[in-house]
Amino acid sequence: MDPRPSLTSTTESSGLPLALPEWKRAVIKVGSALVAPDGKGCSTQYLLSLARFITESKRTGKEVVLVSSGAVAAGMPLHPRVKAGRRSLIEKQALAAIGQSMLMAHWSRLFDFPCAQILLTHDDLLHRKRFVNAKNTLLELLKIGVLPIVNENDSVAVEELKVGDNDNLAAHVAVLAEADLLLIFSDIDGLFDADPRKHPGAVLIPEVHRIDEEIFALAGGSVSSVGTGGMITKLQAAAKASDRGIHAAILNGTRGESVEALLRGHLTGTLFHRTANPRTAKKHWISHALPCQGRIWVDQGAVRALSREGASLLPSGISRLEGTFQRGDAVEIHHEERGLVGKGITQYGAADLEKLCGCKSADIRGLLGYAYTDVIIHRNDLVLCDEPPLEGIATAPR
Ligand SMILES: Nc1ncnc2c1ncn2[C@@H]1O[C@H](COP(=O)(O)OP(=O)(O)O)[C@@H](O)[C@H]1O
Ligand SMILES: N[C@@H](CCC(=O)OP(=O)(O)O)C(=O)O
Repeated sequence: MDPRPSLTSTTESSGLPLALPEWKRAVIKVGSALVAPDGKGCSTQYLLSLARFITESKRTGKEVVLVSSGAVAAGMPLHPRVKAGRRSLIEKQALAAIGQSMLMAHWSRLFDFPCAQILLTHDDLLHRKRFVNAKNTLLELLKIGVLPIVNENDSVAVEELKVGDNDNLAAHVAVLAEADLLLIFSDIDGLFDADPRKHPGAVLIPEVHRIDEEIFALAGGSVSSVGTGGMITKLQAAAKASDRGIHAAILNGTRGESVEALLRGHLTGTLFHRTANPRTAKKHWISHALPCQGRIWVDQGAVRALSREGASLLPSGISRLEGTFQRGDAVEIHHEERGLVGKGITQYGAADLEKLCGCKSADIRGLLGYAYTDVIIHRNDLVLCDEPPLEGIATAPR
């Protein structure tokens, strides 16, 4: 068990801001209360300093994905009948449809680089094929310096298809984008030992090492007319992220000075330390959590390239396959004599791959009529059997 206490209260801390962990790629979540402090429309009041933080971070070579709430609030002034707090699901969906384009236009005005809209539902995160497509799009946008702005696709997602709140959505996006930091900006200074809006004496908790029941017991819901989930969903998001090797923090986006301080590496808010190394967390997920949907047999040259040169798996090294796997599924990699070599996430489904066995990457487009990537399994999506600490991947039942 982790010997550290799960939390450090301000009384135990020095009162100085914490050091923001080193990061290269962050998901920044901005709550509705920051977009629409008056409960409706889009305001620049708090977004200007957040936009400056994003711009400066990008200027110094960091990558940012923005998850922005506020579509429902943005649509409010344009819906003739709807009042805050008394909205049916259909009305909310209509508001989101009206507000989403306004939200995008609003953010875009604050940047001099292009922004791109990505709307996701729970289904997109659940189905491997769509997960991989969303991931590839995000990574491509980051590569070309565009700011992806993500929201839930509220106008098409009914309750059972929804993630439901953008805190959890942001954590999913952080995993999807392989971010190393998740910053959740709200209208509150961080996690307190009770909801400060109801308990004025509540104390801020600057650091959390383990998100356990004791921590969850501190969180209440949202009292705002536009927020969803309150502190509970923020803790769920932080727990998801820290489990996957991503540091998370809850900060007050209404305090320009706190946002500014981030650029100097100072964090005022609550920091949730990651509980796993990101590489190990991902490899663990591939080896143990993802069900294996098929097998790929590779030749000796491919085994050498994978294990000695740290290469990705190319189609030229594949001799045959088994199973009806889809793009984004996990498959085992076998060698006729050596047996199981590893496990990874395939960029091509079995139907495509049948046509690609033994071919050169340059021929993929000609053979299929399209090409997702040049590699079949990317190095980052691959775990080898003899790779510590994950020796001995369980093989799938035949
Ligand atoms: N223990 C707690 N510490 C801090 N805030 C809390 C706590 N419990 C509940 N809250 C509430 O959570 C709110 C933030 O959540 P929410 O209204 O959903 O914001 P957002 O729109 O940024 O997601 C705070 O304004 C606060 O009232
Ligand atoms: N997708 C919704 C926001 C849902 C949500 O989680 O809101 P919030 O608690 O303010 O982050 C919208 O754009 O209005």
